[in-house]
Amino acid sequence: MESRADIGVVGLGVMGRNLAANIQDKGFGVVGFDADATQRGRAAADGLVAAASMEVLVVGLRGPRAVLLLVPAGPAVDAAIATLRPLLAAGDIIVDGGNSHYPDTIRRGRELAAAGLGFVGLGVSGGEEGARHGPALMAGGDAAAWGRLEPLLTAIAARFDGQPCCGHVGADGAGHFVKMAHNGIEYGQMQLIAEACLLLRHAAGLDWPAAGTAVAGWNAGEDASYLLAITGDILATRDGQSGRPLLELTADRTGHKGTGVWTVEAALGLGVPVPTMAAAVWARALSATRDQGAVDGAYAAPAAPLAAGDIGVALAAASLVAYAEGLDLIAAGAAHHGWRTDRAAVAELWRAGCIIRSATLDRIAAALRAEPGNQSFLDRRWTRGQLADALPAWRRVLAAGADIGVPLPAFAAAFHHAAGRAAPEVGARVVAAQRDRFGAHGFARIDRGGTHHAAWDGK
Ligand SMILES: NC(=O)C1=CN([C@@H]2O[C@H](COP(=O)(O)OP(=O)(O)OC[C@H]3O[C@@H](n4cnc5c(N)ncnc54)[C@H](OP(=O)(O)O)[C@@H]3O)[C@@H](O)[C@H]2O)C=CC1
Ligand SMILES: O=C(CO)[C@H](O)[C@H](O)COP(=O)(O)O
Repeated sequence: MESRADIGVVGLGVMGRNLAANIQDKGFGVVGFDADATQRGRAAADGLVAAASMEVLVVGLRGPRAVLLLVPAGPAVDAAIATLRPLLAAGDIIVDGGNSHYPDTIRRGRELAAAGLGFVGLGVSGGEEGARHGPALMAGGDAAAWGRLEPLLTAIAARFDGQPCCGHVGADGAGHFVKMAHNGIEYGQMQLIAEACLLLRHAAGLDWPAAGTAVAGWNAGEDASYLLAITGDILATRDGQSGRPLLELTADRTGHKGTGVWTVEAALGLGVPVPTMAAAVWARALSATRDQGAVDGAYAAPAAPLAAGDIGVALAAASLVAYAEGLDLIAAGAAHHGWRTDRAAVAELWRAGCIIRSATLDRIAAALRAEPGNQSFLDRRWTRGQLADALPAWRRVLAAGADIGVPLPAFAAAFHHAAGRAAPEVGARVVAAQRDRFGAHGFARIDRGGTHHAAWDGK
């Protein structure tokens, strides 16, 4: 290998192959490697230089060397690092661009720093198309390593109004934490759109293509998003053989690779409410475990069709709650780990390239800049105003779902999260008293300070 490349890409599957091609298009030299010879052959056929081994890849890099990993999260990342480590020297950098769990990233960063190697945990979003033409990139870790990679990463990232959707969001595991929260929002919004589709068909009485037209109509509005755009297309897609809507022939169950579960686990650990995301994780689990053979009849017919417009209003509001949950989780994660993560900057870098990109994010970023502070994004004036306007339609949607029996776990969870923050009472005083009664756990009073205990014996 004569000329030295600027970066090595290890893992030439869906993401690695496309990111490598993107990097090459922007004028940087790339050399790739994949454990699978078929993937190497495919990459070579696409015009990429594919090394026959990790050793050959490393020899082909100019120093100080940078290697980007796009291998499955978990043991494959440790295995790739173990192979690379003896081949690299102090000052070289490893970047993990997969969906790694952030505690693993923190551990790997410490281990590699002890060996004098830089390490960046890079959240990458945008799927195959984003990787090829411009993903959103959330970098965490070593600031010096980030500084060296910034020109390349900025060049390949998506752009919103000319601004690159790429940034350093904090030390060690911050990049993968932010990507994890992104995926939690993604889960919430995907489930909300799925519930909206159920309502369009069963409460508003539309067939699949008409539901697609309604979703495409929402996507022409002020809350246009990538997920709405692809769902409009999905609803309009027909099976090539039968001509029937392909969704009608699609099994009603789905799986996951784990990032949604990690998000909810992290939120539980930090005490941050993320009920919309959690409802989406449970909905996937329910879909995968229920006995579809035991399904009983159809939904009840609505007394009167629900207006599609109500569903769209409720969907926009519930999607905003999902964004708020993710942003609150990022704030809590940053405070806990000591990361300097700017939520407005994160919202800005999600405006293009990533799966949760939407027109709403530009308004969210502006609201975060206009009203700085540490409070929940749901408690801000701007957010409360947006949600208050949607409440009447949202209530009608929930009532219609209950009337005909359509399950709406994410719509309901988002509603109760938003309503709970603004409600005059949430019932917690009764729970506090019960805890104090059976466990002497104490309770706070509103008329004096300190922690109190009472017999609560009815006298
Ligand atoms: N697909 C997507 O939309 C997105 C994926 N991601 C994340 O990006 C990462 C990569 O995903 P994706 O490209 O879809 O995965 P793929 O399975 O398509 O590709 C991964 C490739 O890495 C190879 N590989 C595994 N271990 C090694 C190793 N030690 N050395 C060299 N090659 C190795 C695999 O080979 P083999 O099959 O032989 O093991 C495989 O060809 C994952 O963490 C994923 O979660 C992030 C955003 C979006
Ligand atoms: O990170 C992604 C998008 O942002 C990936 O597509 C992710 O793998 C999707 O998650 P899951 O398989 O759990 O639905």
